[in-house]
Amino acid sequence: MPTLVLFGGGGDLALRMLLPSLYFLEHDDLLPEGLTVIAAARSEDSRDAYLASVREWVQPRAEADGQWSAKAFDRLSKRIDYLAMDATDPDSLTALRDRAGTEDLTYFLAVSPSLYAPIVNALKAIGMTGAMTRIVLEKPVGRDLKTFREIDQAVAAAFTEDRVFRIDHYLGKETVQNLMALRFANVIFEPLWNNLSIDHVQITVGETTGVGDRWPYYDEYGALRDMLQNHMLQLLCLVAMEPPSDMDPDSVRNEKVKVLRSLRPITKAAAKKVTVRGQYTPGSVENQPVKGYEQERGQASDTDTFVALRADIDNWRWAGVPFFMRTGKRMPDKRTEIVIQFKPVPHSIFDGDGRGDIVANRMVIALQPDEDVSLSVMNKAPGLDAKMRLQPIRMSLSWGMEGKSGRPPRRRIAYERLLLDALNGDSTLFVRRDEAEKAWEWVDGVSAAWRAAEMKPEPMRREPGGRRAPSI
Ligand SMILES: NC(=O)C1=CN([C@@H]2O[C@H](COP(=O)(O)OP(=O)(O)OC[C@H]3O[C@@H](n4cnc5c(N)ncnc54)[C@H](OP(=O)(O)O)[C@@H]3O)[C@@H](O)[C@H]2O)C=CC1
Ligand SMILES: O=C1O[C@H](COP(=O)(O)O)[C@@H](O)[C@H](O)[C@H]1O
Repeated sequence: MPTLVLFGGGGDLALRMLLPSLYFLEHDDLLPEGLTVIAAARSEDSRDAYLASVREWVQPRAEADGQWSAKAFDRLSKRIDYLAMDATDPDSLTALRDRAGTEDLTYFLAVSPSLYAPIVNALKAIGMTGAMTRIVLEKPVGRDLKTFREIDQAVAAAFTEDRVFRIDHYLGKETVQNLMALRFANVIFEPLWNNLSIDHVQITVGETTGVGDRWPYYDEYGALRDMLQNHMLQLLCLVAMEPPSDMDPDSVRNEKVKVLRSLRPITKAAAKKVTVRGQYTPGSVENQPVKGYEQERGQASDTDTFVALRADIDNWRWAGVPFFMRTGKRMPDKRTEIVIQFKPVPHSIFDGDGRGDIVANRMVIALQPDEDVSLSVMNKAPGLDAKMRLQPIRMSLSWGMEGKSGRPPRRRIAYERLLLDALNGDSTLFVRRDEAEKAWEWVDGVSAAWRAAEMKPEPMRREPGGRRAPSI
């Protein structure tokens, strides 16, 4: 019978994301038959105490979605066990081996990346990494290429690559997968999807929250390593990749890695021109004062909480098309979107009296706060004017996303899809070793360029009328 072992089962990621995801899958009868979940952490909790804290996290979230069912929670509870252990210590891990055996095991490492290698080594030492086991690694794997390789070496000594699932939860988001459907299941976009028709691409992930208690982790990473190395480069790959020959995991990942290989390195000479680093300062959110990053951190810090840069993909399809990427904490709006800005028409037949202004087409793939894909096109404004008047209209391409009730289906947590895929051994939506390496290599280059150009994060202040965001 399959077993999912959640190392770090009592942590923030597990309680906030993974257990609610398992609950929703249970609610919808989607969990594999006979699945057992073993949560492992150091705290000496009893199973009952652990289940009580799981319920505290799951119930409000399920109620908010109108999906709470005590029966479904009861079914999930029956699958769950809790084991207190130091997972880096082989002796402590033997209790897990006694409980779960050595086969049909999926390990999910929801712990600090510094524990990945020690836990893998301990599992290997007690014979728990055989051919019937898999491992799921949360991002970030490492802090740079060197530390990625150190962790990877330990992982590769215990698990073959087909049994390693590197999570990037953005790949589990419905709209991100829809991007592939849009590009490759329609004939109308692909002929335009290149530097002849596209002016530029913008990828934005703006968060209103600050770093808060996560600063011990964040201070080592910053926005560049926390968001851009993984989520944003994955989005860039899905926008820019060539059509894969099929949906086989390696076909898709081969195409993504080609994009990463084509990214132009950012040099010291280019750094000030094509990148911006920022850090939020004290301000207010909804009229409540909030701390700046340094006040949360308790001392001065050179960590970027905002990064914007222009990436260039040096290949035939994208030569000359800038990909503008920006992400930040404590931004005025929570907004995650990809904008495909098309070029203007080559010649306007409507000009003459200023009423025929043509706005270039734009596709907006919105991920948050709402999921939507829309295309702006020009059409004629209705009326009998002597001269034709034009107006831009926004066409939603998400009409088919409504469920049978006519309302959009519940927005699933990205981890629901990814947990199911990992349990079923489907790695299409996970990051392969060479992808992660190439992403780290490029991001290490950005970081080295910043150091060489002595670029520190600019303080970012919210001023009347909005944030003074540094621009490229
Ligand atoms: N939180 C988030 O939103 C996100 C987190 N991540 C990544 O997920 C991972 C986990 O993050 P997060 O949940 O925030 O971390 P937390 O610090 O909240 O939780 C860590 C968990 O690991 C357990 N743990 C620590 N040491 C050991 C050990 N030696 N043996 C067994 N268990 C141990 C802790 O148990 P105990 O408390 O009992 O010591 C705790 O349950 C990290 O890699 C992080 O980067 C990625 C994306 C988002
Ligand atoms: O991985 C991470 O992602 C979250 C943002 O995720 P989203 O799904 O809410 O967009 C980010 O807040 C966090 O810093 C980062 O580690």
